[in-house]
Amino acid sequence: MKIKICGMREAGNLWAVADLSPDLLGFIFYEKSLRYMRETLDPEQVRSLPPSIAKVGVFVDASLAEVQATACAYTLDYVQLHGHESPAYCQQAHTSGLRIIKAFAVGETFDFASLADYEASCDFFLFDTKGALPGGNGTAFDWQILAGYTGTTPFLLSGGLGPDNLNALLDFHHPQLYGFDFNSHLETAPGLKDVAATRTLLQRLHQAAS
Ligand SMILES: O=C(O)c1ccccc1N[C@@H]1O[C@H](COP(=O)(O)O)[C@@H](O)[C@H]1O
Repeated sequence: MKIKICGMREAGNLWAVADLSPDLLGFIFYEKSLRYMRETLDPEQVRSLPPSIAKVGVFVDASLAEVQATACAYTLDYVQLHGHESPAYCQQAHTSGLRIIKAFAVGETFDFASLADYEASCDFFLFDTKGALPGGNGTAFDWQILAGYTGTTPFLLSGGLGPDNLNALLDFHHPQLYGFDFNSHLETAPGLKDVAATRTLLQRLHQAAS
């Protein structure tokens, strides 16, 4: 099971979390987010992460030109598109060489058939909780809804994941589950991860997988 820690914002905190060897680290390039990091981390700091950790840039309805320029400057391995990006937008991004994680806000009435048009262009889907904000709402959704997902694109489970629901998380299974995405529930403040809690969580996930 892959583990993504998202919303890194401060250099010291970034190195401390990177030392724990998560599979993916996420950076929020959405200006309205409290985790927006362009002013606190420069491209060189992000570029110098070990190659074993995939760097993910999170965007919300940004222009393709902005996503491309940012992916290049920060050498992002994936772009996480967390807004209302269309299948055509994802196709264009894919054709330009970007690797895509397309996020979807899941509520009770989510239409899984709408994902078919994204399958060809996206490397992964990410299922997040539908909420007031585009992401980082800190609330979990009913994961049983995902029984309705019968597509072939692997997905990251997201939305309010953390130490409090870790046991339930370890009991969740789906043939396309690729990994878990942790964000606000590992923080001492927006954009600042609790390193001890993150270490414990990673240890428990690794133990469960062994
Ligand atoms: O974290 C943010 O501020 C954010 C802003 C805009 C888009 C996405 C954002 N974060 C993503 O939201 C999910 C769920 O986070 P949480 O666990 O509910 O706090 C996660 O995938 C983050 O990448």
